[in-house]
Amino acid sequence: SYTTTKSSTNLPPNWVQRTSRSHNRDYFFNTVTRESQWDPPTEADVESITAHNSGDGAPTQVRASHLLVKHRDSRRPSSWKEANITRSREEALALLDGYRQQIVSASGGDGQVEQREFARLASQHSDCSSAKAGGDLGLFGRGQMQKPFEDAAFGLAVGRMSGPVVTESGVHIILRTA
Ligand SMILES: O=C(O)CN(Cc1ccccc1)C(=O)c1nc(-c2ccccc2)[nH]c1C(=O)O
Repeated sequence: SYTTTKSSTNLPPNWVQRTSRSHNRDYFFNTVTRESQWDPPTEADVESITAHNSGDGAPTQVRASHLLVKHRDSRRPSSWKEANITRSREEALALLDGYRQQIVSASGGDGQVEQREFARLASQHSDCSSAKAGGDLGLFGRGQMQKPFEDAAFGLAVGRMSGPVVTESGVHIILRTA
C-alpha cells in the first residue's frame, strides 16, 4: 500500500512520488502508464517519449507490443488459447505480474526492456490475436485503441514497459517499441 506524498523534485507529467509501506521507502509511479520505479524519472526518460513527435512534444503515432490476459469479465472472454475464459480479474493480474517479472529480470538494469523475452511470452500467453506476432500491434495513432491503452502507450518512453493496464478486453502490459 502507499500514501501519495508531495515531493520537492519537480517530476515529469503523470509521475508522482509514493511511499511503499512494504519496503518503507519512496518510489515513483506514473499514474497513466502504471510504471513504478525506485529512481526518479530522468529527463532522458521524458525526452524519448517525445521521439517521433510532431514538434510539439506529442508523438502522432507510436508502435507497441502488448500481452493481454483476459478474464471472465472481459468483454469477449474467449481467445485463440481458450474458448471459454473463466479466471477472475485478480487471477489475470497475478499472471500478468508474473510475466512482467520474467521480462524485467531478462532485461538489463537500465530500464530498457528485453524485447525478445516480451515477444516470447506474448506469443505463448497473450489472449490477443496479436500473440501470433509476438504481441506487435504495429504503428497506431490516437483514437484507434481503447483510451486507457492509448494513454499508456503514448505515455511510455520508447523501450519502456507499462504496469498492468485495464481495458474492457482484459488486463495488459504494453511495451512501446517505436
Ligand atoms: O473486446 C472485445 O469485444 C473483443 N476484443 C476486441 C478486439 C478483437 C479482435 C481484435 C482487436 C480487438 C478483444 O477481446 C480484444 N481486444 C484486443 C486488444 C485490446 C487493446 C489493444 C489491442 C488489442 N485484442 C482482442 C482479441 O480478442 O484479440
